[in-house]
Amino acid sequence: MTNNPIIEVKQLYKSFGNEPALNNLDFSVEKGEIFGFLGPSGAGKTTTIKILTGQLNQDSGSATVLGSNSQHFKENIYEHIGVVTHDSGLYENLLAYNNLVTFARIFNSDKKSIDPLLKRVGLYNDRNKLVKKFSQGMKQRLILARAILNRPEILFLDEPTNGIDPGTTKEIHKLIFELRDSGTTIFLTTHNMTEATKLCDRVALLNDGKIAEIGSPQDLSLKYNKKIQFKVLLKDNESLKLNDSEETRGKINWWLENGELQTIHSCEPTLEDVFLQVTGRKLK
Ligand SMILES: Nc1ncnc2c1ncn2[C@@H]1O[C@H](COP(=O)(O)OP(=O)(O)OP(=O)(O)O)[C@@H](O)[C@H]1O
Repeated sequence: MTNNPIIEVKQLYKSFGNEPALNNLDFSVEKGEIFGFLGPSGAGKTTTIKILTGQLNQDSGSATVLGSNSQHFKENIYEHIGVVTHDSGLYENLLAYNNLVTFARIFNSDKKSIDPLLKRVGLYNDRNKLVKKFSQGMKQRLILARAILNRPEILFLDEPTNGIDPGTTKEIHKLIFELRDSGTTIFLTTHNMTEATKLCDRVALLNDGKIAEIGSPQDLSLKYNKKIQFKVLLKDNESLKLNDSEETRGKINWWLENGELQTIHSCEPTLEDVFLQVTGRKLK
């Protein structure tokens, strides 16, 4: 990965009353990566997104996005970033298509891009329906379509699939990969470790407003793989979980030589396990 930060955060601190919500965060996001902020409820994920998108000011420290200080964004920054948060509203009494027309006008985007975009998020056949008749998943896809209408360089997604059915989640994941592949940098928050493992090039594990670890899901999993174990399925369908030892390796060799082995996997810790090891708490 090149050293080309598109987001740079230094000693970012924010408190509400006496409680720090963000306690001196330091991290950077490289151009073109999917970067995940992973943490339980109340960890500070939304607060971070709000500061990075100029919706909230920090108490101290700095956040630089596309070379601009987040406390002094010029209006045109929003031509380059897309934001999807819990309170991203839609015009409920407008048709889906007209919702996007309204935003295309604000962003000075070409109306011609609306239909292909509606097809891309699977809403083309519903474009002439009122948004108030949409399901939660359809609304989420329309909000996503709106956020990418102006082809942003960075897309901020706050819990993009929270409360969304598995089918829509899969479509949203596909779209996120397509956007990354076409050069968009994605900053997303989630408390879903399966989602983070699947989507993110790197994750920051956030706990009580502090970053406990940063790295690729694979590197973190290997770093915290303290107790090496193997999961073995034998030909007679016996399933075993074995700690790594000379005895285990001897058994595995014997099963291999005698055609007794059906499958064998090493058991690296999941991000959820890593989170528990690093912070002493579960993600949910
Ligand atoms: N406007 C506010 N006023 C007071 N406290 C706030 C405010 N916004 C956030 N907080 C507090 O700051 C901390 C971080 O909140 P934040 O919403 O950033 O967490 P989160 O990780 O996004 O949680 P969730 O996954 O539930 O959305 C929490 O303790 C929350 O109660």
